[in-house]
Amino acid sequence: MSEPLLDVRDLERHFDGVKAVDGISFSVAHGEVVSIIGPNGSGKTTTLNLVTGTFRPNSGTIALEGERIERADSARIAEHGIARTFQNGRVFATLSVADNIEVGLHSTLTANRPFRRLSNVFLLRWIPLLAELYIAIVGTPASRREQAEIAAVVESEIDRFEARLGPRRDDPAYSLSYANRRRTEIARALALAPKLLVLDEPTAGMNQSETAEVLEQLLELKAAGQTILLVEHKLDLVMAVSDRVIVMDGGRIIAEGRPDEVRTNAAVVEAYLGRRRGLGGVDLK
Ligand SMILES: Nc1ncnc2c1ncn2[C@@H]1O[C@H](COP(=O)(O)OP(=O)(O)OP(=O)(O)O)[C@@H](O)[C@H]1O
Repeated sequence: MSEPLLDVRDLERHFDGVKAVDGISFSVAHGEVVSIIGPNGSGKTTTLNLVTGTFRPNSGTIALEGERIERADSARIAEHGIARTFQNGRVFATLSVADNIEVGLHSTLTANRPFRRLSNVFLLRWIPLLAELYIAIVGTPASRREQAEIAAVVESEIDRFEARLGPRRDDPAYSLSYANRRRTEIARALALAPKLLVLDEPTAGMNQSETAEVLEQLLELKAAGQTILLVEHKLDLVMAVSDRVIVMDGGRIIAEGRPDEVRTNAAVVEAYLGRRRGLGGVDLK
């Protein structure tokens, strides 16, 4: 069997005695769409935060294409090829749509940010700062080329959401509808051409037609071979887009399988319906 893109083993994270993630293991294959579902507080977002380096695990391992990343910070993990969106949507309110998308790409700059590794060395931080200032004012052929490439990526991401983001490309994010802010955030993540796209409730706060639009976009990404790890409460969407569904409860994985297998799993029905919590009345059947 070929190596999975993402491999998580025995992952644990506690918060003041609360076992948010309690020894979970799972993997995501190249090109697979895997969703994590579960009642509120079951550890889904914490799992995403561990995979993307927002939190460090207490124990366990996370490997991306065989390389261990559980101790890496989020910037380094993004460089490794994992891009994410956040549960409550995070955009820079005063930046335009285009600039919000571009911001994510700055981590990939090389010609515009020479010596950037020195930024981490306290006494030598001034070297990359001066170099970047010089390039910003004077420019070099390589930096101009890189800037043009970045502009092209930004435009292609705006094109992806053409009808929605096209007319708003220069508007500040604070003036956007909630759904457009979420789209901007997804575009920013996709601009990085990530190996793994991590989406935390991309349709939260969206109405039915906006949710259907997101589903269409996810299906398009899936058809294009994008690997996705998704946390989502809307089960219709989860069932329609996922190759595999992981069900968490109390920090543990209680079921895992194809959507049709999970739907009828007794432990899952109990977690969602038996205790009458979690999914706002969404019926599993
Ligand atoms: N930073 C934190 N500090 C303290 N406790 C936390 C923190 N993050 C998560 N927890 C706790 O860990 C548990 C799991 O939370 P998590 O947000 O991962 O659940 P979830 O399944 O994503 O829930 P929801 O569906 O409501 O988003 C909860 O009890 C939560 O209160």
